[in-house]
Amino acid sequence: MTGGPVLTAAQMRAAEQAAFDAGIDEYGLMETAGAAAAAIIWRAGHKRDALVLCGPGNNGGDGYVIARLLRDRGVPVRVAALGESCTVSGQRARAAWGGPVENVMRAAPATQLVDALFGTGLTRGLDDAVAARLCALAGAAAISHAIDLPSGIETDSGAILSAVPLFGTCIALGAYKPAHVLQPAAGHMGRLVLADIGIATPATVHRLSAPVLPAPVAQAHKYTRGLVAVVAGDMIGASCLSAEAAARSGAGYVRLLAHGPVPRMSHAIVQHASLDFGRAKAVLVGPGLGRDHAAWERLAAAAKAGVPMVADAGALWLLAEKGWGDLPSPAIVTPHEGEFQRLFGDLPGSKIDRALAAARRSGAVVVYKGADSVIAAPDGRAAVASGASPWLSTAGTGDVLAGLCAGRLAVTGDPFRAACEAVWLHGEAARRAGAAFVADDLLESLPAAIAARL
Ligand SMILES: NC(=O)C1=CN([C@@H]2O[C@H](COP(=O)(O)OP(=O)(O)OC[C@H]3O[C@@H](n4cnc5c(N)ncnc54)[C@H](OP(=O)(O)O)[C@@H]3O)[C@@H](O)[C@H]2O)[C@@H](O)CC1
Ligand SMILES: [K+]
Repeated sequence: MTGGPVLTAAQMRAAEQAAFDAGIDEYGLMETAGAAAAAIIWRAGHKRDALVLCGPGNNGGDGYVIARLLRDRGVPVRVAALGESCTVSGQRARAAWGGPVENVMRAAPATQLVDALFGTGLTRGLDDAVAARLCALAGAAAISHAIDLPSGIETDSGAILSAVPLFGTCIALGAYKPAHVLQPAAGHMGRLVLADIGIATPATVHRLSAPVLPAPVAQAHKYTRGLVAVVAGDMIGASCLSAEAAARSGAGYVRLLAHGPVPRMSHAIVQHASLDFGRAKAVLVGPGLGRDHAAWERLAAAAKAGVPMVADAGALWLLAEKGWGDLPSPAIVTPHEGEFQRLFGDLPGSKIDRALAAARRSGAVVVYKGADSVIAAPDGRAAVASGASPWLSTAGTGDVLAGLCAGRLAVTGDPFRAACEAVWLHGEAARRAGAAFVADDLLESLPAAIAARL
């Protein structure tokens, strides 16, 4: 369910320091990191000529190691630097390279470009001329690799501090950093590869990976597989999308609590005019709910039922207006950027920090949606889903996600796991749906997305 670790710059430094304290040699770690990156570059480019750009810190040190190891494999390599190395390991790596070092501003392009100017030690944007030169050299190369991070990106927030080209591949060293999974930085890395550098990287934040979904047991019936109650409102289309998604999430039974009969809906979804939460393992409130007094009464009734809840859309608007008092535990809330701001205000830090603070404050699992969705739990765990299809930015996809969250919550009873599974299935359904789909099309893709993870 959760993939590679995501560490901030300070956490990565602490992990490195722990390795040094345990006896790992600092220069040896740079050699390991450089060798891991060189192997990835070699697989992509073989003997195509390469230009390695080296900065003044340890990211530059990695660059000198990479250049030397590619040269050892017979690659025609040139190195260009931004001045001298100012770390002990970087100086040692440069000495071991031993070849000529050109000036970055005057170096000619090559078929392969390796950016080892700055990594986690970047403290400000690159000078305009250097950033422009980096963009020109990357643009002229057929193959481009960023070592640890593209230079010009803020490690912990994913902010772009100076002009950054689109790199074919970014090689994350030892662990992902927030910038690898958060926008806008993540959009500058065509492919992201995690290189093992042989040190422990304990983390509570991970990149979201494909879940393993158990099939129903032989004795399963519709109630053991989980009943989802979907509280409908006046905008019935949104409620229906959610109910249909819940019905295709692996849950056993979906009950739509709607005022009147709803035409053109799966016959398997049972319609009730009253707010009947009996035997429900999860209740979804929000999609199509509206914001009026009647909507508030329906939300309050659902909260009072004491059933694990997913709150989305109209329910989030009402919670922002009237406070968190009525939210049952466990709960999942699924705000997009605007809803998040309205619910939690201007929180400091990266999107991961903000999601975690919101989860702590609300006591709910927060699915902070976007091109980089962050799923955060009150206990400090988080998973980041990057690389979602941009075609998901269309009406109704949030209703589908909310239905999936409720369905997986009914199946698993675990709100963090359910939210992670739902976000992954939603992204996978979009990938399978291709381009220019509508939210309804995601429903068609869901059974296959689930089947692929059994
Ligand atoms: N620790 C280890 O053993 C391992 C580390 N590893 C590698 O080390 C990387 C981190 O190395 P690092 O901490 O030396 O930082 P790095 O990104 O090279 O830059 C720092 C230098 O740049 C300077 N500077 C900053 N911004 C600037 C700007 N805009 N324009 C100009 N200068 C600027 C800053 O100086 P400042 O002026 O801020 O004092 C400082 O001199 C990490 O990403 C990974 O690749 C791996 O090999 C595994 C083993
Ligand atoms: K770099």
